[in-house]
Amino acid sequence: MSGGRVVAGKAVPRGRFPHVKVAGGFAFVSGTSSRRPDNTIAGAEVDALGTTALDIRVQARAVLENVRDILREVGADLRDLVQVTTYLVNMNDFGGYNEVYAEFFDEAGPARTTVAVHQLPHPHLLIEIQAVAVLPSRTAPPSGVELPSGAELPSGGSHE
Ligand SMILES: O=C(O)C/C=C/C(=O)C(=O)O
Repeated sequence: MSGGRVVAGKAVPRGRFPHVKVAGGFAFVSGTSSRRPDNTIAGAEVDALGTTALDIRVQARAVLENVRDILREVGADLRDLVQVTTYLVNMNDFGGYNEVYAEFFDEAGPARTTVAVHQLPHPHLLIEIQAVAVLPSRTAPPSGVELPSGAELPSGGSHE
């Protein structure tokens, strides 16, 4: 597994870049939002009058689930994350975001940085996350078993 991957079934990147890039034993996940494959945004509801309701908790949960799905495509999972950078458009959302984050991680989780930015690439987005994971090491074959040349072992570890 190497190089960049655009993951089927996830919101198509709105530029010439992959969802995830594998290099040097790491998976680098591009900035990910709560955008769905149909380009609607989880945690953004617009009513008939055009009134917009944005929900940081719904968005944060959907972003982390999207990051998880992208990692699974390269044989990793949220538990393999070592670094997370979160971009919020409003630090008043820090509490709601932090609450949802704690559903996924504790102090044994990835190093994290959270910053506020002026804008994200859609006016309804409140949060975007970019992350780095270490790819799980491949399991060694049982002693005495030789693999045919070029054969690859599956990634080790079970996945949620
Ligand atoms: O794809 C999205 O919905 C949000 C993220 C976009 C980027 O980080 C980008 O276009 O570079």
